[in-house]
Amino acid sequence: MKYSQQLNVKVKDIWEKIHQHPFVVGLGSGELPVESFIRYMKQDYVFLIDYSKLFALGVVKARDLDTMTFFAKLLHDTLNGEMELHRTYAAKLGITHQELEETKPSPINLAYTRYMLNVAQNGSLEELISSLLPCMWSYWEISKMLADYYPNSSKHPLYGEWVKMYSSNEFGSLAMWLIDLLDRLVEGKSERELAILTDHFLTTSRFEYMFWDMVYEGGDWPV
Ligand SMILES: Cc1ncc(C[n+]2csc(CCO)c2C)c(N)n1
Repeated sequence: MKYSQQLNVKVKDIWEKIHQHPFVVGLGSGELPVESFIRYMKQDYVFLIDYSKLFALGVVKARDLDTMTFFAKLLHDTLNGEMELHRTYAAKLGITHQELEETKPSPINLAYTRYMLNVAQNGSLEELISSLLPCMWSYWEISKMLADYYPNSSKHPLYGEWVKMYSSNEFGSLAMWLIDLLDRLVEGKSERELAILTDHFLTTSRFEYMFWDMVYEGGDWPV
């Protein structure tokens, strides 16, 4: 079994919980309260500012031009594609660019991005990929689940654009490229080395769940 398939088996329960989370279900059914969506947009925008830097570190750690080019494309697409979706939503929801950029990350948001940035700065290229992959792969799985269970979700007047963006083939192929790269990079690695990568993958999958929960419930600093 490929390493990525082993990861997929190990993470099943966590991702299943994400698919059942009321925020994700609400995006599909269209019944998500708009206050939760506004909180998500703001928190996710500052999340993406830090997440983009992981791609920049991917360029630094890459060992060949193809991988460098791929990470550079991801960096460009996130800053100009995915974050543009957030800027467009912000305009629709009456949030200024300044308010969006100056959002204070919640404790979960900060813990999640700091975990990945620490791995990216101090670990290997394989560690960087295994820690950032759940973010991309889990969104792709969510979009497939929404297409299956909520076929009208892409037509919703507010949440439809979100569903359309993440279910695009472009996003799917970016996730697949990374999965494939990780499978190539782990060839010949020892069980001990693989266990470290698996641990990063499971940790950031848990952070993905906690991020959904935080934007649904609030999850701000207690004091
Ligand atoms: C908390 C959180 N997790 C995952 C994503 C999704 N995502 C982030 S970067 C990227 C790929 C290239 O832009 C994708 C699919 C998000 N937006 N916010």
